[in-house]
Amino acid sequence: MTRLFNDPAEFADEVLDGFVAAHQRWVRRVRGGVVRNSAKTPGQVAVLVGGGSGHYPAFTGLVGQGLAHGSVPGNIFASPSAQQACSVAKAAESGGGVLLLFGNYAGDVLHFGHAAEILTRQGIPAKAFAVTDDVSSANADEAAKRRGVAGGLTVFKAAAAAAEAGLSLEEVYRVAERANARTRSLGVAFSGCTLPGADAPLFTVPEGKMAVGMGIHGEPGIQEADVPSADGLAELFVSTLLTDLPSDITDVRGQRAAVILNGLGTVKHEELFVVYRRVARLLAEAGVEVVEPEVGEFVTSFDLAGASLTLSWLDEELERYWTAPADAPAFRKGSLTPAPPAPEDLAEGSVEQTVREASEQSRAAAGVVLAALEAAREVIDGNADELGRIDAVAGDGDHGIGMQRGAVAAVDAAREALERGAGAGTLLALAGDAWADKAGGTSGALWGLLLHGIANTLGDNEKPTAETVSQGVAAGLESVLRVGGAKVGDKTMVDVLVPFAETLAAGTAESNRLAEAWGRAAERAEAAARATADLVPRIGRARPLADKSVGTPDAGAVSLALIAGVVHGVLDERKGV
Ligand SMILES: Nc1ncnc2c1ncn2[C@@H]1O[C@H](COP(=O)(O)OP(=O)(O)O)[C@@H](O)[C@H]1O
Ligand SMILES: O=C(COP(=O)(O)O)[C@@H](O)CO
Repeated sequence: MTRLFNDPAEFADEVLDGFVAAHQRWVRRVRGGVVRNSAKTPGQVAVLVGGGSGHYPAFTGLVGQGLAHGSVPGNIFASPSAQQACSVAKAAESGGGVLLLFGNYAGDVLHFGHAAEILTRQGIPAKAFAVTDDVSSANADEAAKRRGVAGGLTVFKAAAAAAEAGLSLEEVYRVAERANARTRSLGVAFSGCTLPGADAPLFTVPEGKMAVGMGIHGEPGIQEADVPSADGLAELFVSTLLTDLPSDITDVRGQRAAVILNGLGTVKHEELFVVYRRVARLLAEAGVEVVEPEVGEFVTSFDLAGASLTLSWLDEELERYWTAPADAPAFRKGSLTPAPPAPEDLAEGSVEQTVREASEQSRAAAGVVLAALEAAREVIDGNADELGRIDAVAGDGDHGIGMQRGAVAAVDAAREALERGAGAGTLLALAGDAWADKAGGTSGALWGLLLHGIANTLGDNEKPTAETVSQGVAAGLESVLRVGGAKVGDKTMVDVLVPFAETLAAGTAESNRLAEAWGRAAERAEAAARATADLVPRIGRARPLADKSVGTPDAGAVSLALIAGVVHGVLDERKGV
């Protein structure tokens, strides 16, 4: 149970406020996250780490000399946005480019990947890399599909030390890749975690049982077993990790490894030490030389009772980086000369949004678009709890909160744009940016793309017609398919967006009456959303919980259909505009 909170929706921001207040020697707050509070080294690659909040000390606790240059935290269990990552990157970078490091989760991959593209386009070379150390989340022959858990620390540490040593962006990326290729983790859970404000755990583990391989958001494990003794757990951890080796290691005897025994929430240090006692003996018996092991909390999940073991196989270069000094709030090693404090002002990403000149007709249409966004916000508000409940069946339960944050931000941005004389295209583009920025997560990125697709097609000159709106939806759909990679039948919002776009296109081809065509498309969307209940998820976080999810519709599909429905109401009312 997470007992101490104020407004659950503000929890992640308030965590950051308190964290920064307590750690000013190391970090300072910038828009979107935190950066080191020490002077920069010109030309050094800036290594940024990030992901959802709720996993302290990942990720903000790892910012400091010898470790990350900055961190980009999202909402609880939801990736941060590309805008956040760009802003933190601009504050942290010092001319050597930026490497963005995060765990392999859909929202993180979308947002950090997009951020790297934006930064590079803006003249700051940037690369994104997803850590994939969790052996239980996919087989070795599909290692790229594995999730990132506590092994992220050894990857972040190696890359950051390489940056500190003055290596180029390409070389730091290579080091991150190599560290990741040689890092493996296995986790277990004895009980689930309860998010701030929730009255029930996000997931449960039967009493007396242990979920082997369960992920840090309750992603299912590979099997359920009786809770073992401390020695029994050590034996399970070590035997599993010694049989899942990097391709260039055939015999572990004589190999050197960094070892992390991680507590996921409520397992205490004392219990961890008892487990580690046996881990150390087993590794010694196997002939593995352990290098500077860590036992403690490095990636957590609120009150999740569980632990994980990470082995990161070292070569000469990786060992040098693993043992290099570091000084971050939650990770200190060796001693280093403190860098002078940072100057008062740090460049951050500009928040200035340009409003292009627009025709009168487009400005009038912008008013309708704002009304549609307001209706979307209202319907999401009214259904946020239910969307969260649906998402928790097979996902991480944050869909309602994410959509709420996105829709509120979109309406605020749209209102401001309208006051500044924006046309329909610009208003929708700014709303899309705000949505993606404040919602984060997978759906935040996809809704940003969808609104941008429509915005680009509408532009700021012509009066939107049934045909251009339909073409805009098709363009948005195309972006969602290209970037998200989902297909019809995968049990995502795509299962609604495709029939919606098809019906809209057919209706607008028949006549130029947008409200009528939209109405038919919205009805089809509603039916398609309901039909996702029968589907087995084939992509994203819900995939591993396939069976559990059958009988419940997809949360992203339902929210899209709800919005399509209320937008029809607005279009019907404002037919003449
Ligand atoms: N690759 C994808 N393409 C399209 N939609 C997706 C994809 N992955 C997930 N989704 C949609 O996103 C919804 C979850 O959104 P959100 O709660 O923001 O995700 P998360 O917390 O997993 O980042 C899902 O219900 C699904 O409709
Ligand atoms: O939860 C995380 C992000 O989840 P997404 O599904 O990518 O939004 C991850 O950053 C770890 O918390």
